[in-house]
Amino acid sequence: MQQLKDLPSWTALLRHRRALQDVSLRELFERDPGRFERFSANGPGCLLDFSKNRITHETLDLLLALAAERGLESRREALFTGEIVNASEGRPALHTALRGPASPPLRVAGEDVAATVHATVERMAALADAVRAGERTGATGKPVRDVINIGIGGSDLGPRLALEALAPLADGPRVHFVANVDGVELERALAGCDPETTLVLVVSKSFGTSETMRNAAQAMDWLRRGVASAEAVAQQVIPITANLERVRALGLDPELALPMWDWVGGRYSLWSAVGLSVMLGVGAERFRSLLDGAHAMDRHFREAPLARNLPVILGLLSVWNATACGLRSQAVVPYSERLARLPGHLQQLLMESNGKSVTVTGEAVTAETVPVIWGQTGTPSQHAFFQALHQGTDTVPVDFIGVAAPVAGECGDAEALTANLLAQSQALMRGRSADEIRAELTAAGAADDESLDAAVAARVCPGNRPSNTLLLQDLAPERLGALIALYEHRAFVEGTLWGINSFDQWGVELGKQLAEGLLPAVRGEAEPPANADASTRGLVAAYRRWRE
Ligand SMILES: O=P(O)(O)OC[C@H]1O[C@H](O)[C@H](O)[C@@H](O)[C@@H]1O
Repeated sequence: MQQLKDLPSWTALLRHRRALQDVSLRELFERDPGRFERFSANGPGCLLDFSKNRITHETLDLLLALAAERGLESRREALFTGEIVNASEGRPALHTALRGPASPPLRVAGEDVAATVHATVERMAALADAVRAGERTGATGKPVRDVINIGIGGSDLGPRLALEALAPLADGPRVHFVANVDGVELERALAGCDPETTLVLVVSKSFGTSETMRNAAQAMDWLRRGVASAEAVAQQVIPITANLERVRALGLDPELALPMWDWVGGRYSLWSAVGLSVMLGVGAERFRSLLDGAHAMDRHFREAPLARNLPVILGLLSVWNATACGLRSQAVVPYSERLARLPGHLQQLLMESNGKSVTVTGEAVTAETVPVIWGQTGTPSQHAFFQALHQGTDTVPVDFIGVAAPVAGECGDAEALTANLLAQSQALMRGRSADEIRAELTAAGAADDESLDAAVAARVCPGNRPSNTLLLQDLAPERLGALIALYEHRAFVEGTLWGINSFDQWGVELGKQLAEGLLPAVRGEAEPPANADASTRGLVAAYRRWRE
């Protein structure tokens, strides 16, 4: 695989970046009154303003040339048509099929994936409808009032985000999420639930993730104590997995299991049976709307011209900022408390997908790949880390996410929220110069002496700091689906440019293996493994002393 940095358009892009170095965003806006029209584009139910990036039309042309050199359009077709885009695991990545139409068929290795997917959604809907109507009861005949979703990573973050975002529409049983193995979430969930009226979803593609299996065992014990028989327990536990053998081994009923498939990665799996908790919470119809929204974004990604294509633009700008301009961290700031889980979901989506150091063919990658993704909701983050965004020594590109129509039932001040969003992106772009501050301070009566210089210096905001603003029409399920799918495809675009495999996650395995090896020593049942280093041994010993 040719390295990104060896492509002819990369050299041209770097030359262009140097030429642009001394031009500020403020100047770019002053020069071009049509900048917003030029650098904004519409997607399904959303508008992306990317004009506050340090780019000109030439930047965009060069980035598009780079995408062409990387064969982005044919890679995109390969993604949608089920080719093996996950080379290290020899699999396609068909999350788009999870929200695609039932026909025409989509054949992968002899199987009609579209038909399989639709049959599963039907099964999910039948179960969700019956639970929500009180027809599918617990083992003792009482209707289900609570659902506990036990899963971690992709088996947790997407559904958790979706249900928080759609909470005003939730009219089914209460849904609790349990991911961590420290027991806090599980205890909190169990404290409010009655074993006779609780359905437990054990969500794990592998059905081997230790945190999930431990939490599931605890929850099953709790059910057993409450409803007495093992058969009853099995009736109240729905496994969602690609590994039915392990379901059987745990004494659970494979007939009740809903499938996952090896052609869907965990972080892309919200749209599969992994989303059952969402469907139970808001109903099958709204879950289908979520799928429809994601599908609308899929079509936009597949069909819109690249220069007006939201995932393409976001992906190219990310490569521009992170790799060409060396900005190694990016913030995501949604202006809606309902999207509080979005930064966490995007951390997994983008950092697990593109946190890679080798190309798809195994050479060390010479381009810097995924930057650190982090964030929190506005406005609270304005009173926390925004100081560093405005005046810190690092430039951090920000994705601002706004929602035009507040979700029904909310009583907040939507306009105040939006004014804050717009103000922050404007402040990052424009900054405040020494001359402007000096004029303000002297007009307010400050003496023009040495202390004024220090007062001015402390107040200068350099500006010229890039951001995107994504404005969603509202937070209806369709919009949420489109938003999440937008970032999924952005990950794909970035990964394609960097020349890496966005669909594996081998790096996660090492820690898992070491944890299993260390567990007996941490429990005080054995010495640390022979290959444990001095630091690890010292920490195990200190931990044991305090546990005794
Ligand atoms: O669904 P599971 O098999 O339990 O996996 C849960 C999560 O853990 C893994 O370690 C991966 O890093 C994630 O991509 C995955 O979503």
